[in-house]
Amino acid sequence: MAAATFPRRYGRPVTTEPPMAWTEARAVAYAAGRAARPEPVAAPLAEADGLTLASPLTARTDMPAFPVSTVDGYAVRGPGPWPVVGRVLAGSVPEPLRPGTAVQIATGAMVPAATEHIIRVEDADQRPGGLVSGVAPPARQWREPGDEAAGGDELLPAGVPVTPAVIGLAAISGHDTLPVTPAASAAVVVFGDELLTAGPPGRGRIRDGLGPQLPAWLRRLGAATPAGLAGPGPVEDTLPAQTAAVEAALKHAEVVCTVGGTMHGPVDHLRAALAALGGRHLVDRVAVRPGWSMLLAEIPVPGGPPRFVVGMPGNPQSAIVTLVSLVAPLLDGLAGRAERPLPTVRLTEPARGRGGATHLLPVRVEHGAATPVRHAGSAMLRGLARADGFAVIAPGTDGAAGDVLPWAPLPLVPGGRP
Ligand SMILES: Nc1nc2c(c(=O)[nH]1)N[C@H]1C(S)=C(S)[C@@H](COP(=O)(O)OP(=O)(O)OC[C@H]3O[C@@H](n4cnc5c(N)ncnc54)[C@H](O)[C@@H]3O)O[C@H]1N2
Ligand code: MOO
Repeated sequence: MAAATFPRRYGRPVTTEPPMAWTEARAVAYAAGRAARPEPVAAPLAEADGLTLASPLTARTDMPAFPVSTVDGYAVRGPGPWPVVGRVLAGSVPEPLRPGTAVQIATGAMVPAATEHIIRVEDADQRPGGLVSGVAPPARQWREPGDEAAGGDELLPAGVPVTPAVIGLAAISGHDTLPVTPAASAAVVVFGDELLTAGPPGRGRIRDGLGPQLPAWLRRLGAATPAGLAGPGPVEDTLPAQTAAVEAALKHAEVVCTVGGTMHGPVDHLRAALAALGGRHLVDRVAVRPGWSMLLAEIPVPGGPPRFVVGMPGNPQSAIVTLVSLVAPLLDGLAGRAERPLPTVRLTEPARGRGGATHLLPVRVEHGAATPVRHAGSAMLRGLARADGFAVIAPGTDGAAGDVLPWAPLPLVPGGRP
């Protein structure tokens, strides 16, 4: 579609409604992702880290599946002292214990049927070739089947992120694969003729600060960013070029994050590009500062769930506000993760609100205390590079020292739970 079809109106919002409230925009993004969630797959345990359980994890057997000694010692039956008639090592199936006898037993070995006590080796007295005597502690020295779970018990609900410990639990409860929602793949498309990809800025040109950072944030939020999806670098500021770039990215990625062009400057073509691709706006401007011109559109896919374009404003900090406002809940929904209430922090110093808009204030958080960072203008990244996330100052309010506020954490730990 030619650029001339949209003279001077390229970036106009598609709605005359006021911008959506920030909390509502987050909820809309989550619900949209949830509705488009892909079918679960069975992932080998080694490949499940970071994905989300698509159905509850249940125990395949009692846990433990058989009585297991928790100590090295002697299993005994009847009154002592006892002749030691054998040895049970981990991994074997012992005969039932005969009355008046003992067997040596190792930690992790299956306890013989009819065992009454296990005497720890350090509490036992065994003469070479002779009888063993000793006193067992009052508490049972072995784990009974079902101590941890009965066969069929739910160990974890659906929607839980798979961590290394979850992988271990799946293994010890008898699973070879985990039912997971596959990671959404995400791509970044950066617009802007002013953007350089190497060297120092100057002479009207600036460095692209988002192309290099967004894929890493997206991976920390659980998306896959396959090599090759990043594109060739900034896309030139024409409608045909931007439409083609978004269309190409949508072929491979369920979520395409565009950067720039969300406003109505002379070369802001994003909304026209989305119109050309049949996009439907779910969020078109949000009452949040910075970042209010952000948007979320779904692009229909015949015979399948829709794909998504998240329009991030070009100012770098506004783009990251969009990441925590729209992309994080969208990816949570697509992964089938539970909708997460925001944690809270205590503000250490006053901070101005932004009138009728929610203010996302970049803060450094230490021991639950949030201190606003300096150099936090929406075109800056210096403050954000030291921030842990954004304190949320509600519309119509200012933040006072001591206020307990929700905050939107940045997913700082590589591969960690955001
Ligand atoms: N008349 C008005 N103009 C602007 C307003 C407004 O309310 N009225 N709002 C300003 C705000 S706030 C933002 S945010 C931007 C959003 O504009 P766009 O999303 O259309 O973004 P661009 O115009 O393309 O770029 C804005 C700014 O960011 C720089 N930029 C863009 N991409 C990158 C990148 N990848 N890395 C680093 N910096 C980037 C770009 O050079 C511009 O300086 O609109 C304002 N204008
Ligand atoms: O809204 Mo702009 O996105 O404040 O920097």
